[in-house]
Amino acid sequence: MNDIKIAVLGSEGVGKSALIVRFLTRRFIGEYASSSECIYRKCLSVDGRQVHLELYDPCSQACEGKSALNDQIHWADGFILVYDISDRSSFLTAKAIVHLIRELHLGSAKRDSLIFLVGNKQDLCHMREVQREEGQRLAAEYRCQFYELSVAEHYQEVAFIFSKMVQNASLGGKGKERRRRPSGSKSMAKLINNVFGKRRKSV
Ligand SMILES: Nc1nc2c(ncn2[C@@H]2O[C@H](COP(=O)(O)OP(=O)(O)OP(=O)(O)O)[C@@H](O)[C@H]2O)c(=O)[nH]1
Repeated sequence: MNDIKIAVLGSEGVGKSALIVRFLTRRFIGEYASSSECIYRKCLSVDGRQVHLELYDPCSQACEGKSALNDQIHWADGFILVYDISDRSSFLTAKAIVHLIRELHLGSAKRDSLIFLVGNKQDLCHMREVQREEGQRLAAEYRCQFYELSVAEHYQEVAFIFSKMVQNASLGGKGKERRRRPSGSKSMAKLINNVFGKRRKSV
């Protein structure tokens, strides 16, 4: 079975958990308990082959600092870098992360097809601080694929992004060494706990 590890990275509150939860459950839920980082697992069938997908969702508060980020970058095969189109500082964070990924030049992470830049919260376009063209330019500069969407409103786009990433990773992803995971892993039960958990966030 192929193992594919994807880290979903970005500033606090950009919608990383929402993106993962939307992909795994098809549902958008406005509140998440995310006081700890976690890894979600899912088995998929891609072109008749079984793929074991691991999705890393960091807790922004607990994972600040370059060394935590380095660990995450070492661990992952592919990256989904999320920013919030209504928050310019989150765009600058995404830029710093993609720069670091490129700087570290690690294994398959070098492959252009395995870094996606995602501008989330397109439904908040009346509060837009980052133009679509800026996202496109950043993606072109760092040779990533670019998407803009609303996790709240666009399930199909969310599903497309993950299936594209899995497809790209499984095309060239064989013979990788085992890497230490950045931290704890969680099951669907934990996911449900997170979704219906404690921390309240505003939309
Ligand atoms: N309007 C709108 N709100 C969204 C969207 N996606 C996520 N949110 C909201 O943004 C807030 C933060 O979402 P999270 O998924 O917890 O963000 P995160 O990046 O995981 O945050 P940390 O766990 O703190 O790093 C929540 O209130 C979500 O409901 C979206 O597409 N549109």
